[in-house]
Amino acid sequence: MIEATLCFPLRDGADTGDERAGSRDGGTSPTEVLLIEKRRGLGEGWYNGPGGKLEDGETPRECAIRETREEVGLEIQPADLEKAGELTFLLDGEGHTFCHVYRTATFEGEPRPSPEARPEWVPIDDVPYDRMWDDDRLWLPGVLEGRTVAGEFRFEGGEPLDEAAFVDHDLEWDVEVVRER
Ligand SMILES: Nc1nc2c([nH]c(=O)n2[C@H]2C[C@H](O)[C@@H](COP(=O)(O)OP(=O)(O)OP(=O)(O)O)O2)c(=O)[nH]1
Repeated sequence: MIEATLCFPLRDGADTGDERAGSRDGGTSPTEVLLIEKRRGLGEGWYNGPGGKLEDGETPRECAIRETREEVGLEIQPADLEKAGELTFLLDGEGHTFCHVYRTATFEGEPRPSPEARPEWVPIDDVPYDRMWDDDRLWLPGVLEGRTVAGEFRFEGGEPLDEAAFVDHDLEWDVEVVRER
């Protein structure tokens, strides 16, 4: 099975460019998520979080940090990455991809585009699910609310996965995320 990661950087959109924003009451829960419009590979043309496949010898956490740096130029410290979920994608009854999902509200740098990705801050309550993988609307809202999830998503119709049909799923919320390394 392919092992992959996704990372969802979060911010309070009201803080953008406003030096005084720190003094506002409350405002601690993030309102925006950094998505990418994927420019090539699996899911090309769709929105997703930064992420990709693990390289040899890499932990999932290292992969999420590397992919976020490569795709959008943000720097994340390992301790600031919060494990949010584990998703298994099956294609025609066989395990295809196991995906570790992370989120973080702490990072350095400004998003910049790369050959793989065009980054865009998007309001958490206005995520473009109609331009994403079909299963994302089932689990991403909870992940953006701070919950943890374990999911299994079944696709049928052969490779590539992004052209197969999403047929059904199982989801469990507020789980202990198990495969952390
Ligand atoms: N949001 C979401 N992401 C998914 C789903 N299925 C799935 O593989 N992904 C993610 C996992 C990975 O982060 C990404 C695929 O890996 P990738 O970006 O490295 O794939 P690629 O074919 O472009 O790889 P490469 O040639 O650049 O190495 O897509 C899904 O249903 N929803």
